[in-house]
Parts: sequence; structure tokens; C-alpha cells
Amino acid sequence: MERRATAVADNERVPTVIADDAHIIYRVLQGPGAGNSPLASFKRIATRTKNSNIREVHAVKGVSFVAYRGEAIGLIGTNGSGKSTLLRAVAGLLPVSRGGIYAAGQPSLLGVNAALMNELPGDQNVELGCLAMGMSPAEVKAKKDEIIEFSGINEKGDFSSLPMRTYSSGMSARLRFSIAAAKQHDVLLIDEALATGDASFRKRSEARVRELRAQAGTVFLVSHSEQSIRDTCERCIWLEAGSIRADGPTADVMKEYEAFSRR
Ligand SMILES: Nc1ncnc2c1ncn2[C@@H]1O[C@H](COP(=O)(O)OP(=O)(O)OP(=O)(O)O)[C@@H](O)[C@H]1O
Repeated sequence: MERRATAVADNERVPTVIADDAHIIYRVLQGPGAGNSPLASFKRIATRTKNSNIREVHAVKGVSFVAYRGEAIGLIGTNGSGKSTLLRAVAGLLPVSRGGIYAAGQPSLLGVNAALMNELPGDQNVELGCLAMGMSPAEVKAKKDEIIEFSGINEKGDFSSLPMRTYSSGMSARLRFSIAAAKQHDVLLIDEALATGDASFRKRSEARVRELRAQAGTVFLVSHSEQSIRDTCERCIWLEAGSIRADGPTADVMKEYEAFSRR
């Protein structure tokens, strides 16, 4: 793995996320079979043997990096290289099998799959989402209209009073992003959310990511959109097959990644 020097000396900056030789392994039970019966499980416990129906997927293999306050870091890599897995582990949603991931505060993962209630209208989801992020009811009331306005879901009619299930995937992603971005996070993790919006929303959300960074948080952005990464992140980590291939200034890492992708 290549790690290049950055403009500010590491000892002058405040670390927000430290990954130390982190390994993440998924354990997948392969279909129903004789080996999965209660009796077979009991025999395995008694004889201390492993279930041969369990397959391990070693998704992240010994990843180490330090992220600092004020940085926006793009995570790039081909499909299945471990980007989302790493992000989920930073958010504390997946356990690390070996090594460690340490984070300041509670990182917030903003993914296209973030849990909102499909049956509830957008405006109620805004309230729920804000309360879940720890805002007071008064803060929620003050921010609600601004969040809906930012999301732009009402641009084509009064959609905020309709259930979320009537939204297009881009509209729900915009609402999720707008809710999460309404709060200052110590560490904000964004998984592909910017790519689903249209061009004007992408511009607005990229500007918001820059603001969040300026307010001293750290932002991680997983995206296949080269433009989003270039416009938002000055540092980039390239993951390939679960390992870091390069970590440094976005322009340099992108150049290497493009050369690799062209091969
Ligand atoms: N829930 C899961 N159970 C088992 N294996 C998984 C699970 N989620 C992901 N994987 C595996 O882990 C590896 C990394 O997947 P991950 O989703 O982190 O990659 P990614 O870089 O985010 O991919 P993409 O760019 O396609 O979104 C892949 O081999 C994938 O098959």
C-alpha cells in the first residue's frame, strides 16, 4: 500500500477515525441442509467442530489509515472491493474480525438504504430522522421546512405529504441525504447517495458536504462517480479486493485507478 505525504504535518491534525490492520469477514450459511438441523448443531457444539456449510467471505483484509478532522475522503475501487463493508464497519454496524477501527464520536452512515418508513409521508420521516439523530423537538420544528426545501422533493408537487413508497429512488435518496446533512456530524459516511440525485441536486449536496467539512467534521464518500469524488474530496483511498492499493491526494490516486481500470 502506498501512503503519500499530505500538506499539513500529521501531528498538527486531529484524528477522527483510525483503522488499524482491520479485517472484516462475513460468515454465510449456505442454504438449508442436513448440517443445519438442531441435532447437527448440537453435535458440533459437543464435538467442537465447525459447520462445513458456513462459508467465509474475507471482504476487508488488513486495512490501516488515519482520517483527520476537516478531511473529505473518497473511497474508490471496483465492484466488490470492500468499500461499503469498510464504511459499515466505521459506522459500527459490522464487527471487525481482527485489528481495530476507532472513531471519535458516533459516525453516521448515510446510505441509500438508510432506514426510513416507506408508509409514512416524507415530512414525518424528516421528523423521525431528525429525532433519531438526537435533535430536540424544537430543533426539528425549526429545521423541517429547510430540509424539505433542500431535498427538492416538492419541486414537482406536494410530495412531502405523500408516503415515501410513492417516491422515485432518486427522490428518497435526496430526502435521506437532506435529513442526514441537516446535522453537523463528527464523522459523516456517505454511500453512493450523491450519485442518485440529478445534476442540480448533486451540486447542492456537494456544496453541503464542503460546508460540513468546513465545520470541522470528517466526511467519507463512497462513489463510482469520478466527478463527485473529484469535486468533493481532496484525499482518496483506493480499495481493491479488500486491501488498500493507494491512499493520497485525489488527483494522484484517481490517475492510478484509471490506469488500472483501463487494463
Ligand atoms: N452481507 C454480506 N454477506 C456476505 N458477503 C458479503 C455481504 N456484503 C458484501 N459481501 C461481500 O463482500 C465483498 C465486498 O463487498 P462490498 O459491498 O463491501 O463491496 P463494494 O466495494 O462496496 O462494492 P460495490 O462497488 O459493488 O458497491 C464482496 O465480495 C461481497 O460479495
